[in-house]
Amino acid sequence: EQSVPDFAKLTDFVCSSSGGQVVFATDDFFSPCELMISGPDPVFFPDRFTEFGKWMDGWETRRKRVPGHDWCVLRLATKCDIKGVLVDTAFFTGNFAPKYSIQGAVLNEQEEAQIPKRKSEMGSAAAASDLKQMNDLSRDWPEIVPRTPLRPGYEDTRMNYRNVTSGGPYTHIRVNIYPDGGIARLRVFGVAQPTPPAADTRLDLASLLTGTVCVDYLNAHYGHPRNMLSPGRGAGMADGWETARRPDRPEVLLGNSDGTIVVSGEEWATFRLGFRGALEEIGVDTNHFKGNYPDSIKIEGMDALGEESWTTVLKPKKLSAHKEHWFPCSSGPVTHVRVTIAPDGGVSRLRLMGHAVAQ
Ligand SMILES: NC(=O)NC(NC(N)=O)C(=O)[O-]
Repeated sequence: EQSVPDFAKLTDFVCSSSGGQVVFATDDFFSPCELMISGPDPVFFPDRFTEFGKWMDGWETRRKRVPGHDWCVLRLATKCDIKGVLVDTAFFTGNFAPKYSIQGAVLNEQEEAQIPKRKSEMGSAAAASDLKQMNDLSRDWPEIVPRTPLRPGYEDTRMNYRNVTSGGPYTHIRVNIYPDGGIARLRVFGVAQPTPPAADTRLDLASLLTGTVCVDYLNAHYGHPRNMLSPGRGAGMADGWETARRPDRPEVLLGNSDGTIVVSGEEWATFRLGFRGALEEIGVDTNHFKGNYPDSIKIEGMDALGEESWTTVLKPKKLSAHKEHWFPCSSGPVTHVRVTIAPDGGVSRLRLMGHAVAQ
């Protein structure tokens, strides 16, 4: 089995939970291309069939009986440098795509507008013209992964990692499979290259789209803290930061006179912001965390260009189950943020609304 490379810790910009999208696919016969960029790890149900064939958790085209090969065009969540990819063929054992390659592109608004807005329906005249249009547009995009063999989706061979050295920045990719077959998941790991915002623009400084990344954490047993940086609301409990229950928690919880608990223990995660900024309002969403929301949260900030010490941005605030909370705050410029929850639990999304501050 291949060991997990360092680039796999970077943000996955093709994932639909990051905002990645399928623009076009030559064929979706057995299973839609959208599943290839879905967040959760792939699963297999031996007895599940559809009217088209075996239900598979990934993108799977039909066995080709016409000339050519299958390919798709994907829009990345934001313009980014691509550092590496993972092609996971999980459970595609007799039907995995034998080889793949990837091309990259930067499309401006005009070029983006030329992209057919729906996926092709094989056989129709409109689909044939979409296919030709897409092929003309994307055929000569620079290759970032050359034609590369894939291994079948058994436990010890499914994870096909590949380093990318000339990876952009790009806004779109074209994934070619030779000649046909299935891929369970594609992950495109990279570093955001967002356009710097104007000084008066209010933006979410915690968003992965503005280049924010999780740099460290104490516990991520059920969900990684980076999930809190995704756009929109969380799809479910798996799409958030969730720690394990603290094993050292007291056997009997002690209560305050107002009925709240005496908290002991905490968990933390630190983030490097894509833009240095001043924070004005903090959003903490415990969406889906009902029996496992944290008792409270506090947030500290640090300016790597200034004092380089943690200062309080948000004093400890009580949280509730399955709820979007908004807290006003006022901070000086910060480049890093530390989120501490007590004693443990899950947070779906973090929003740090504010303004970028020039270096
Ligand atoms: N058993 C299969 O998976 N067969 C076929 N694929 C699906 N999804 O049915 C195939 O051979 O390409």
